[in-house]
Amino acid sequence: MKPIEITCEHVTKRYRARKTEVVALEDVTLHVQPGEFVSLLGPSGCGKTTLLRLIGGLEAATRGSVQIDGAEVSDSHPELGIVFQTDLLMPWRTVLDNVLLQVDVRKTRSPQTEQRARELLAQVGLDGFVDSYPNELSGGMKQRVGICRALLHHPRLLLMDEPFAALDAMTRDQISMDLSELAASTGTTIVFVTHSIPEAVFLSDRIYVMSPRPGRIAAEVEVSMPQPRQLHHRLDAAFTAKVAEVTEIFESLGVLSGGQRGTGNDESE
Ligand SMILES: Nc1ncnc2c1ncn2[C@@H]1O[C@H](COP(=O)(O)OP(=O)(O)OP(=O)(O)O)[C@@H](O)[C@H]1O
Repeated sequence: MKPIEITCEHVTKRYRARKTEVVALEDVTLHVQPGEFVSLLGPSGCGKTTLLRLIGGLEAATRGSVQIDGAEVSDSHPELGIVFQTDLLMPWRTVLDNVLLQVDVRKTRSPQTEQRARELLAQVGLDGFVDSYPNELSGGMKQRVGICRALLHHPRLLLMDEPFAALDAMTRDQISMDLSELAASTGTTIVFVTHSIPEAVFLSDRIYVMSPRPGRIAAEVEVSMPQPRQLHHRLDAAFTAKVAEVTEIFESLGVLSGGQRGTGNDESE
């Protein structure tokens, strides 16, 4: 199945909250190629989640155009997978049954869908946990289950909103590698929201750097290291140079200053 292509042209989003108006996004133009892994990177409140929601058809732009495969987005796309910051697993369902949640809702469970769920779980190292319940899993394992659930239907587009924010650094490293492998093997278009410079550089083919509110695209940075990425890539000069390049962009925007230069390995960035 062909991955999805995304085009946003001159997108502005305003919210009206208690008589005041918040301009969350202003004149955002971007393009995501089919099968690309693109990160939206920026400080808190710059409109990353808003942009993701517009692309997913969960909200409408105030002005401008959001297109998927050349057609204006008007509703939530059926071939869309979404992964949020916190896993939304059902505690009373096993790992396998959580991955198969949508299938059960649609009453379309079959040996094929079960097989697909088991294969995805095996790909992220959870083959020994298919019959476990969420309370028996670590945070990272739960997040992996959420990713498998989002990928079950071979989505042509995967939207991820800071999916690893609640995880410890080591789990985050491992799950980032898992995601990089899954992305390379499925070829799905992925739009990934993060405020971590090293995470964006590690995972992405391209990064859209966003400025503080109102959110605008401040820069577009290509990351041409081969996919899938392995942890040792973080020791490469190319990785460190890219982290420095993006850090400098944030410094020039006044987002980072004095002594906060990215090392490429600091999760607090
Ligand atoms: N439903 C809403 N009503 C009013 N204002 C909103 C709404 N949703 C978002 N905003 C405002 O729009 C701006 C952008 O919010 P958004 O959540 O997109 O930022 P973000 O970059 O994802 O932030 P974070 O990294 O903290 O999650 C913020 O100022 C926020 O307060």
